[in-house]
Amino acid sequence: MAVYTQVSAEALAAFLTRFDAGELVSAKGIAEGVENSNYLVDTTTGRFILTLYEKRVSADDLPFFLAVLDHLAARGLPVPRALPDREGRAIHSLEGRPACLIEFLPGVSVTHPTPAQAHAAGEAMGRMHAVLADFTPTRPNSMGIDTWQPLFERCGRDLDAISPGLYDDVGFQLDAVRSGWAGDLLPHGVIHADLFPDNVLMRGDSVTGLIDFYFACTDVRAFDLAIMHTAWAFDTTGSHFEREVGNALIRGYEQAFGLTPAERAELTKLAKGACIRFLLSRAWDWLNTPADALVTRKDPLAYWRRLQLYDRGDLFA
Ligand SMILES: Nc1ncnc2c1ncn2[C@@H]1O[C@H](COP(=O)(O)OP(=O)(O)OP(=O)(O)O)[C@@H](O)[C@H]1O
Ligand SMILES: N[C@@H](CCO)C(=O)O
Repeated sequence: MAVYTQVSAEALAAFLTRFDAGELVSAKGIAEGVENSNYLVDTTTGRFILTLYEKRVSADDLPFFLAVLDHLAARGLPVPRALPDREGRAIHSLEGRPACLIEFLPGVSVTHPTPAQAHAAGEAMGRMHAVLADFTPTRPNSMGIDTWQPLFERCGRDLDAISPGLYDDVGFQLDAVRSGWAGDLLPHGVIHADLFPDNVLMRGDSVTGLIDFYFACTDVRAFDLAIMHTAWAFDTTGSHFEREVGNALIRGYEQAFGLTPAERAELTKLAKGACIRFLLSRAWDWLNTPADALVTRKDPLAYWRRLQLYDRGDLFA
């Protein structure tokens, strides 16, 4: 359960008095997620998400993330905005953490996406990229390719405690991905960078919400789609590839935004990079999450298995 920071009922009730958002009725910690602390908050006037930003989100980056959300929401994308308080401030401090009160969006995130759901989600990413084309602020990718080697070294030989031989195996793949990276030659833009099924809310086959923009950054646009492919087109253990789901996702994206031949040609390498990125962040968390943290760690090896599948065959055919 991702609640790193406990918020007392008294502190939350006092926090809500800054907003025109009614009075506190109930609040409970949200089980999903690994990055931030999230609470579902019901008030006398509605339902909200309270997010307290933890380890990987810097308070300095919050204005960028909130600007991305405002830009998308103003153009009709189903993303949650942060509520301004009566003085117009959306970024606050609560229990010593940066905090925002966020609009609640309906829908549920799917665990086993169907091709139709993947198509709709790919389409939503395509619309998002189209709408972000004229968004001018930029932010470097704090989990981008230049960070993978240092993170790999910080994990070091402890990787072998996760699985014997993992350090050498990942090191080999990391060298190959870095030397073959054609990122500079591909179109860049603002990307979500973490659009996993748990960050897409759906009702049936329709997308009702895109959430969790706290890795949004400027990077290779097709890398966003490759990340999505790694997250949507496999079972959760990463052992089984769902080709129809993967193809539907790409088709949805192409219909909404399009892929250049150069982007298409690089998708496998981009996906292998995405596997390294999530393998390493999960491995770091696996090795460093305090025993008393209320969070379910995610399995790094599920991304090692995906990487091997991308290595062995063309999963974009
Ligand atoms: N605006 C929202 N409307 C409805 N539900 C939301 C909203 N924001 C978050 N949630 C719920 O809270 C859960 C956790 O949120 P979120 O994915 O942002 O957390 P996180 O810790 O940043 O997760 P991740 O591990 O994906 O980085 C979501 O899966 C969703 O169920
Ligand atoms: N979506 C990521 C968590 C955020 O970095 C994962 O599943 O590893």
